[in-house]
Amino acid sequence: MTSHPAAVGFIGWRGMVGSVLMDRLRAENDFTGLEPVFFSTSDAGGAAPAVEGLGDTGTLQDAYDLEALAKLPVLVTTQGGDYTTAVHGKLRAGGWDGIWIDAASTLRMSDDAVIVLDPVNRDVIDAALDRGVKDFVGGNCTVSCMLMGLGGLFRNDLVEWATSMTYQAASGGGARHMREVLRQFGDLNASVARELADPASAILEIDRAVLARQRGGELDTAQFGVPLAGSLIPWIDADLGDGRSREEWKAQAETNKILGRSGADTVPVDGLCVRIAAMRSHSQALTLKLREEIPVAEIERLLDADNEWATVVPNTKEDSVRDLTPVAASGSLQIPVGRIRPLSMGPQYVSAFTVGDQLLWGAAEPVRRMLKIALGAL
Ligand SMILES: NC(=O)C1=CN([C@@H]2O[C@H](COP(=O)(O)OP(=O)(O)OC[C@H]3O[C@@H](n4cnc5c(N)ncnc54)[C@H](OP(=O)(O)O)[C@@H]3O)[C@@H](O)[C@H]2O)C=CC1
Ligand SMILES: N[C@@H](CC(=O)OP(=O)(O)O)C(=O)O
Repeated sequence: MTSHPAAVGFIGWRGMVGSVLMDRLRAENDFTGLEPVFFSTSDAGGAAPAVEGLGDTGTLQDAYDLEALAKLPVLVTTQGGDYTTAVHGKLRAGGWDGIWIDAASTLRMSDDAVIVLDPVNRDVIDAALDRGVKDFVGGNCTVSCMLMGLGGLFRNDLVEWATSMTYQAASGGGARHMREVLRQFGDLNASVARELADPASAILEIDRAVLARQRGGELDTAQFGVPLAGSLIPWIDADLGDGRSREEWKAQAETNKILGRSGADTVPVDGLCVRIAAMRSHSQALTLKLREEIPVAEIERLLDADNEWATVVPNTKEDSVRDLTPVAASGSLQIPVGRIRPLSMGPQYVSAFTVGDQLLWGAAEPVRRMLKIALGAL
């Protein structure tokens, strides 16, 4: 493996996360100097995507063809956990020692893998590359967005513990989940369209009709299992059987792995993860116990200064409702963080609220940046 490989295999490039990754690679001119090889699990032999400036990108290769994959020094996959499970182990067992960069959770907690979020843990990534680590995995979307916003406190070892109560967007489930929630809104709206058009109609009648529709079993709930439009779902990912959801378990496990902390150095991070009917930005309300009392102005300075994307929103009603919402954050790499104030529990307790586009910093961007790091270009 050379330090500047040019040939890179892309698997999962046409999915939702993969499409965001492709957009970012194009926007940052990252294909320049690369020889991308595109794979597909469903359309081998089909046309590879066009990349401006690269000419013919050839045909799609079979994403399960281990020989074709093993010819490449770097593979980037946003295909999903099942694909990683099916292919990664066989490739390694066959002697492939290239760099594997992945968005799926499958390998995240493996001792042989590093969770990548370079504005937060570039030191961990560089040390791993130096000791020959080859598997680099993007973190859970909620964890990555939280650490991008609050890196100034976590990286300066100022957090004794944190609770994070999340408000996670439909996109975390995937493209079909986003469509489903919009169909549900449309269906509910249509079910009371006549009454809504009449300003004199009784709102409680409308409410009753909407609830009847939500409970009636006719809404499309194939993806989420229950109505999300006009409701919420207080459980995300698998039931671990101890009262926690897997999404909640990731908060502490991944945060500490990203920060390179373990054992007695572990920072407790826990809370409840909740799905709401936002489109693609995850939000979370945090309670932090700091190791010492820190004035709010200093907290804000630390957060703003930590990385170029964390953006402190002043704790006023006007600023919060305008700048600290999924609508404000979606499509942007900025991570607004606000509602920072001391809590009545004591001088070391503060609140914060942060929002992030979970398809950007939550999925595609750490993977894109890891590719550049692996190529020696960042
Ligand atoms: N969604 C999220 O918020 C996050 C997802 N991830 C990880 O990324 C993985 C991929 O997620 P996501 O991008 O949402 O998954 P998608 O379902 O959008 O895409 C995954 C694959 O499905 C295949 N596919 C089948 N039909 C279509 C279609 N109509 N349009 C596009 N692709 C299609 C494609 O493979 P092919 O071209 O080979 O047919 C594609 O690469 C997840 O499994 C997860 O591991 C990580 C962080 C966040
Ligand atoms: N579980 C996240 C999305 C996701 O893909 O997470 P992970 O990469 O940790 O599996 C959500 O539903 O919002």
